[in-house]
Formats: sequence, structure tokens, C-alpha cells
Amino acid sequence: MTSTTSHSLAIAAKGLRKAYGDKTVLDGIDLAVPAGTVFSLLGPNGAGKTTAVKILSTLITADAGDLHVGGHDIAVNPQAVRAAIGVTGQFSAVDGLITGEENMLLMADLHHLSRSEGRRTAAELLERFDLVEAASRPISTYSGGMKRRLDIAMTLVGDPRIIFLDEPTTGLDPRSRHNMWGIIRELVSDGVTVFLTTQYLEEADELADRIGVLNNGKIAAEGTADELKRLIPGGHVRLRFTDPSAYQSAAVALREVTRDDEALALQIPSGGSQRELRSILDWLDSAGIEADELTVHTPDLDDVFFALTGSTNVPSQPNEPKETVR
Ligand SMILES: Nc1ncnc2c1ncn2[C@@H]1O[C@H](COP(=O)(O)OP(=O)(O)OP(=O)(O)O)[C@@H](O)[C@H]1O
Repeated sequence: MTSTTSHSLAIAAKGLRKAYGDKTVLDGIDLAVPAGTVFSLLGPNGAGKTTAVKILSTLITADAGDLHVGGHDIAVNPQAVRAAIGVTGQFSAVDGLITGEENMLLMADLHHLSRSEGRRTAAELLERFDLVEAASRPISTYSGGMKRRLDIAMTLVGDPRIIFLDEPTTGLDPRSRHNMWGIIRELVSDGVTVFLTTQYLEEADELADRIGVLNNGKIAAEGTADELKRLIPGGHVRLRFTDPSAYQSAAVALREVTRDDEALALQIPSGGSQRELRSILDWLDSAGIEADELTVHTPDLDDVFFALTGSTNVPSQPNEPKETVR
């Protein structure tokens, strides 16, 4: 595999370190986010996700690390980094006492847009984020989803090419969450790089090109959702029977399986590849076993997350799927 040069990386971190007192939050982490992609940083509460976002968006300084955002060295040229990025999320800039439109115009002023340009940009973004009707109401009357949409709209006033979204859908209902995913996909299709932190594995699975799992100050694993899923065992083929005697004889014939006597189901560990499935089917045929239902289960990101962030048994490298079929 060819490595991506630092020129095409929107975000590049080497040895990022941060401690609060004697508590090390980020213990020398490396990140490489190619431009125009979505990178998701996952981790349990308190893992340091927000700290990483704050450092990379210049809100706080790192203790150590070679950090580049938008091609600029954070330590040398934080102003240039600030000009290239937008940040939304847990530390939202939305002011609740004034209206949505006033918040947008305030952002336009901060970006030194002319009056007419500011009005035009605000109107376009309010329209794009379906906030035209609510624009003249104070933010305090907005729903959570509307506030998040306004937050992103405000971030886009400066037309940033890199956006940090810190838990953008926490607390949103499923419909608002799906709307937000649509907005994020639209940003990416415009070429924007998105650095997303989330507590929702499903969200990372849906949106991210690559996912980093942060645990104990380190990146415990990094890769595409599929690569991460392959890191842990847990995939299996499930055979279900309706006839108890067929179930019993299958359970006896297939010794290396997990039994579920109540459901009359047998589980055979499997990575789910075509080759493995074929050999399982051959094995069942030769043993004369005919199940009423056969389903293939692959581990999901939840399994990965718990395996990687649990206190015990953190795999340091990919585990081969268990080979029980011979
Ligand atoms: N200003 C600070 N002073 C001291 N400790 C801090 C400070 N900010 C964060 N921490 C600690 O650093 C650790 C990481 O916090 P951070 O907010 O980055 O985690 P997180 O992964 O974003 O968590 P969450 O998912 O709960 O938002 C936590 O233990 C937190 O208590």
C-alpha cells in the first residue's frame, strides 16, 4: 500500500501528547486524515476525543507533537489553521438570546464579509439548512436538531475546507440524526474534510472513511469499519432447526459448535468468507445435516468497540478468524 504524502493530508499528527496534571489524556497519538475524507475518532467517555479536537482546532495547545492542519504547522501558524477550519459541537458558538439570522450575520461580520455579502451568505445557508421559517425566532425556541443545524450553518459562513464535528448528533432523535448525516455527506461531496467524534458506532460506520479508536491515551486500532470488524472474532454461522431430534443429532455430529438448546440453534465460528461458507456447507452435507434456517453473522462495530476499549483482552493485532471447519 502506498503511503499518503503529508501534502494531501488535511490533518496530520505525530506524537500528539497532552496531560492534565499527572493525568495523561493523549499519550503520543498519530493521525493522518486525507483531504476530502471523513475520519471518526471513537472512544469511551473521557477518552480524550474533545481534547484532540480542541488541540487540532487551536483552542488549546498540545504538550508535544508534530501537528499539521490544512498544511499549516499548528505551533508555528495557528492563525492560518484557524482560517482553514470550522469547529462545531459540544462548545457551540450559538447565542440563544438572539435570532438564527442574527447569529449568522454575526458570523459573517467575524469573517469580514461585506454587509450585502453577509446577508446573501446567511440567506443561502439558512435556506440550505431548512431554517428559513425559524430564522427570525430566538435560538432559545429551537429544538436540539435545529440548533445543531444552525451551528453547522454558522461554521460554513467562512467556507472552511476542514470541519471538526464534536459529537454532532448526541441527544438528537433518529430523524434529526439521519438529517445530520445527510448534511455531513453533502459537505464531503463538496470536498470538505470532516473530523468527527462520536459515541455512536453506527454513525462512524455510516459516515467515516476511516475510524480511530481511542483508548487509554492511545489509538487502539485504526482502519475502515470493515477492517476494524475483521480485527475481532465474533462472526458465526447460525443453524436453526425446528425438529428437536434433528437438532440433537446435528449437535452431536458437529462437536465444535456453541449450542442454544432453547432456540434449537447451533453456532459455528466463521469469518463469513465465501470459502469458509462453502466448507461449512460441504461439512453439513457430508454429515447429512439439513438445518431449517442458516444465517451468517458478522461482528459489528459494537463488538469491535467493546473488544478494543474493554479493560481486558485488548487485541494488539488482527486475529485470524477461528478455523473450526476442516
Ligand atoms: N481542562 C481540564 N483540566 C483537567 N482535566 C481535563 C480538562 N479537560 C479534560 N480533562 C480530562 O481529560 C480527559 C479527557 O476529556 P475529553 O473531554 O477530551 O474526553 P472525551 O473523549 O471527549 O469524553 P466525552 O465522550 O465524555 O465527551 C477526561 O478525564 C477529562 O476529565
